[in-house]
Amino acid sequence: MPGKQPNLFAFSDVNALAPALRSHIVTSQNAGLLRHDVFKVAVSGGSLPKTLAQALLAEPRSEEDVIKFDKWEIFFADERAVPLDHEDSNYALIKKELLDKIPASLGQPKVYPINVEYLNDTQELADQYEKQLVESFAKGDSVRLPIFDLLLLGSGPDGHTCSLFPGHPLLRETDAWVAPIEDSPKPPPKRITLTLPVVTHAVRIVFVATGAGKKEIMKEIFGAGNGLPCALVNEAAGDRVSWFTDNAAVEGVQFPRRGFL
Ligand SMILES: O=C(O)[C@H](O)[C@@H](O)[C@H](O)[C@H](O)COP(=O)(O)O
Repeated sequence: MPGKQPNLFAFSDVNALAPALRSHIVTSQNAGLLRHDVFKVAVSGGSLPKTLAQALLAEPRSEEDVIKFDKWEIFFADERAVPLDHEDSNYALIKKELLDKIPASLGQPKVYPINVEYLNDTQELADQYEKQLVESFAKGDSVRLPIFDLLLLGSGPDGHTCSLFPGHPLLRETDAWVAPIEDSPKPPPKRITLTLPVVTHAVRIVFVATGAGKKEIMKEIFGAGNGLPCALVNEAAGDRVSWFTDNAAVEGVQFPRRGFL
């Protein structure tokens, strides 16, 4: 369906990608601030936090380009069931790569880590995280799904995103906002993740995928799709999805709608 296809922006390398990613995030931030005076984002782990830091910690080019971190609320698109200072923790990763490097003058985001009291019970860990989302997004009203202003995601070489893995029954979850997974094929096995309906309900969704290691799966995601989690997001969210890649990751990929920045 033309016009409903995801956008794909390909760059020579991460250095060229970062400023464009920043512009996209700033546009989303400014729209979020206009809408509700806050910017609600969810982030993944992997290589994303490092790229985000490169994009967001650069000097603003204009007043509209300022990152208003004090208005940001950062949630985790997925998180591993480990302590917050563990080497596998996505919180620890974003803290080290980005949060600790934000100059005091820019203010600090409000960050929503998992509650480590529940590490031994992943269902409870997910339920408690969902409770935090309900408090933040629903504010006493009944809402079917939270609407993030922006999701910042990666794609695994198997086509997974968040902790939604190919062929996993979790892809069929329709009720929960946050779900546990105990058998993640990528270690560590115990995690929590936003569910597919929450991901596809966001105002905007960004994937950052770089390196030749993503080439084959990108062909599949933008080709047959094959029910891969990233393809399901593309299909459900259409042009609300934007892919930021380097050329190596999209070599040979046939994409319907290529954006130019
Ligand atoms: O917890 C995780 O496993 C990550 O959040 C995961 O979803 C990541 O985003 C992808 O695996 C892409 O990773 P890279 O960016 O490192 O390729």
